[in-house]
Amino acid sequence: MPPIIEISGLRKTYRRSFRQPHHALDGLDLEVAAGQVHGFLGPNGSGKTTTLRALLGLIRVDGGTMRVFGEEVPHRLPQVVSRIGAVVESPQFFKHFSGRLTLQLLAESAGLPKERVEAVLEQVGLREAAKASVKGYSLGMRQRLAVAQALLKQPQLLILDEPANGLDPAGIHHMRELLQWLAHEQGVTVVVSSHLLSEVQQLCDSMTIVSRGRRIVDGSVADIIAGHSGASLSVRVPDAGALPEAAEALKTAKAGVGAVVERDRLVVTGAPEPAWVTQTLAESGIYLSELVTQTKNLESVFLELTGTAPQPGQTVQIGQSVAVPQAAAQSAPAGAPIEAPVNAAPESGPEAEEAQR
Ligand SMILES: Nc1ncnc2c1ncn2[C@@H]1O[C@H](COP(=O)(O)OP(=O)(O)OP(=O)(O)O)[C@@H](O)[C@H]1O
Repeated sequence: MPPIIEISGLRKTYRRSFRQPHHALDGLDLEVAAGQVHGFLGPNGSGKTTTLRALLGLIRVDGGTMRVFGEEVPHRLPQVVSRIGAVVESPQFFKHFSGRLTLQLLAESAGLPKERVEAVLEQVGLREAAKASVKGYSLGMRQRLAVAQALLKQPQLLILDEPANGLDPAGIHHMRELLQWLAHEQGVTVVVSSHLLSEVQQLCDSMTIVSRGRRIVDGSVADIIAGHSGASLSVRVPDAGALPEAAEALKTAKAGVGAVVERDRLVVTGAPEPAWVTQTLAESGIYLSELVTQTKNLESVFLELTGTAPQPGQTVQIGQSVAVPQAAAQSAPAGAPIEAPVNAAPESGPEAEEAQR
């Protein structure tokens, strides 16, 4: 089955008065397979919203191709728009209307049956609050209402920019269950951009990580994390004074093994397996008191891949990445571009205006 979303080489440059043009999308590629929850991740200013807005025909791009359901967009958007539900802008509502009335009016104008309103109110958990006017809604309730609007027409593709925005932990849990149910039970393809990495790890089947307007890596969430785990080992010995000797023993025993003393422990990378460490140290007369495999989570993989991990004495600016470690570049899937801009200048600003062409 062809991908539901196919984006190739997407470019968008914002031209700003008295400033350098800003390449928000610099040849971005994105593919989303059917019936999955796909996470779209990247540091602030990396081009996620710009991509989603371009896909929905809200802004024009300077180059590249986009297809949704096999149709080229924005040119063929009218042919597919009825199959797409999206929340990418801050949702605006008539604040004196109730949640139910808001949805009823929308359903009526789209020729949808009244029952859909009650169904989506139930799905997003707003049934109890449906009578209240929107002006009394919290940020999380407005977010639920926006998702309800997007679900009204029973879309086959649901695109949500930061769906967890404003939701409390119970709301996040509920939204996760809803999105997974839509994808896995109803066959809806769900794309979510998010900053909540632990949430993406729990919610998504696959993901694309972008940085500075380009794709860095994509694939299943499990594969991406596993592919970058590079299992480091934390080793402790009864006498911390023996750690330098232990580090030396490991490094000389095998090329490519790294061993760094960190206070009262040794961090070992590149070892073939934990048993090799135990055996090599024992052969040098050093016996372990602790050996722990340190697995990575999505957050550490994200920080590594986007080059946004905190560096001592340095603050990473919006839109700025630092050098991506060589190890990260090597472990990315073939074909995935790794960009490693060193000391790149900050390149974004909230005051920037879009060039209308
Ligand atoms: N209308 C605009 N005019 C000029 N520059 C813009 C405009 N919209 C976005 N940009 C710039 O384009 C870059 C990408 O912005 P975008 O909103 O797509 O990033 P994002 O990945 O969604 O960020 P965030 O995670 O903070 O929402 C940023 O540097 C931003 O400042």
